[in-house]
Amino acid sequence: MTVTQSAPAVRTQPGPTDNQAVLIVHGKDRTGIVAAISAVLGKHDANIVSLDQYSDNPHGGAFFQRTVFALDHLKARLPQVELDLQAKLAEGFELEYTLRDLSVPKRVAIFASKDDHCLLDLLWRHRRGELPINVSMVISNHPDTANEVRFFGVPFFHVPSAGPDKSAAEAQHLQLLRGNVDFIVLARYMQILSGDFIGRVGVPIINIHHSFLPSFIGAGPYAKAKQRGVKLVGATAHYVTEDLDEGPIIEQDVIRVSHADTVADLQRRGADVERAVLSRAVRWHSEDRVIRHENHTIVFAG
Ligand SMILES: Nc1nc2c(c(=O)[nH]1)N[C@@H](CN(C=O)c1ccc(C(=O)N[C@@H](CCC(=O)O)C(=O)O)cc1)CN2
Repeated sequence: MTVTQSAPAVRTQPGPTDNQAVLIVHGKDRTGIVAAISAVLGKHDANIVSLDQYSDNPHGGAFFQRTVFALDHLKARLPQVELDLQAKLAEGFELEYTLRDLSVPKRVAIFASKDDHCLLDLLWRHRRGELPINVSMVISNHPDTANEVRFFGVPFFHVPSAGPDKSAAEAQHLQLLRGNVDFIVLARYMQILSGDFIGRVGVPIINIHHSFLPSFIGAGPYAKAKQRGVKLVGATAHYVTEDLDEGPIIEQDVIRVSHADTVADLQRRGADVERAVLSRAVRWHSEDRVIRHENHTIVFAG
């Protein structure tokens, strides 16, 4: 049972998701789950506005459901909805859930390095209202984008890479984060995170890898692609695990290239794909559309 509550957003006008909540349920499949969830919501006169459900085996396996519902006076009534949901799920179900007020955006910290196209794209889309997030800070091991980031009104922190000994730099990151974020985005951040950091930070980390994984894991994928003579290059957004570029994939895309493209051409053309793939992954994660299961994801894309 987890209830994720982000920092309250400052809002002046009712938004499209005011008085709406998202309920994610997943676990051991059996008959009666959809009915049980619907019964709890119906008891509270909550109106289901969207419902996505998937079972990975018709004969019994894993169950996944995303439900968005509208409920007047949501903030005051959500705690009782949750208590009734807990009681219902205790009746012979083996399920986990998260329940979140959609009017409270998730807080995100963005890590960046020298290549800033993904970082600036996220900040630009956020300013246009395309991403339901609250950007708490940007941390970069390069100082170059400080002015641009501050132009977007986002705190910027420069934490230089400390070479082979990453522990000091990672300790600085943890100090800056201080548990004030709901997830982290690596926007072409070019430092390998230690398993200790990943464990201690305790929130999901999304990375954009500049290749169509599992091809070309690690550094320099465009040079590797050119060397291999590929006809497609791509990008992959995935959750970060200790195993480099091996985490559960959230979103991918590709673009056609030719023999005449130089590595610089591949980097330039691939950057468009990176930006699109990362922004979709960040939006879907922010809207609780992605459920991690073993080493893959169920994505109820919207
Ligand atoms: N634990 C993880 N850390 C990171 C992941 C991950 O999946 N698990 N993804 C990378 C991003 N990345 C490719 O997308 C990547 C970044 C950095 C390197 C690398 O070899 N870095 C060197 C230093 C390079 C430099 O200083 O320019 C290193 O860290 O020793 C490979 C792949 C982000 N982190």
